Amino acid sequence: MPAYSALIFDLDGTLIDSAPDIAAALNAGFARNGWPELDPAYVERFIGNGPHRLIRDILDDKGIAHDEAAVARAFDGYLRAYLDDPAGRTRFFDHVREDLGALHAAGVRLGICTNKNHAVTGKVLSQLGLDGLFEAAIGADAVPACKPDPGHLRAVAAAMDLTPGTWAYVGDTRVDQATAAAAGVPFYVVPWGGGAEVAVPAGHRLTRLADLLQHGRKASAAE
Ligand SMILES: O=C(O)COP(=O)(O)O
Ligand SMILES: [Mg+2]
Repeated sequence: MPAYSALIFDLDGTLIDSAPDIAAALNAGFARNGWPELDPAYVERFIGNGPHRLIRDILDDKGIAHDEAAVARAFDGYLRAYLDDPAGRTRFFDHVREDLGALHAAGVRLGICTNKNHAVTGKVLSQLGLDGLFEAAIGADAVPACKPDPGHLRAVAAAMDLTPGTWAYVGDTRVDQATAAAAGVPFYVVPWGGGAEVAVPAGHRLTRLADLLQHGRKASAAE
């Protein structure tokens, strides 16, 4: 029997390497204002707080002067480009696809809590052939307050009708960790993406997602 009966996952940086598509969409939005083209490796460092923060954080980091109309124009260009080509350059991290299948086959119920735009999330999952694997997938703009607000994670758990104590959250950033802590839920970090920079208790750093078949109530009871 798997240790958790359900798992909720972060999406970008946890299940998929989407930085090239996020950067391409962002560049389409930035081009509308004549702002400079960005490298995916640079953009990757700012992913995890949703697209609105992504745009503002990069403008601040680069010291690009802007007004609200220009930010709105960039966001609109980003969203249109991303909805047009949601996953052309996106890849699963190693073993993720097979391990999600193994968790599902073992009867673990799966959900997604992501700061990605909600409509983009649906299109990405569908293009990657993940329709039907996740019972719920809720993006940042589909809740009153997104991660790190614990209400975002609780909304996914509520949509899946999960019982407290039977599930955990898996992510790649401190935002994910803070969200789980605020919700009072065990947190596991992936070893790829930004995961290496997140400090977690012993046993909570995964080597691959299939580890979660063994992790669980014993590890969380020891916290
Ligand atoms: O910030 C984003 O756009 C998405 O981030 P997440 O899937 O890691 O929550
Ligand atoms: Mg992430």
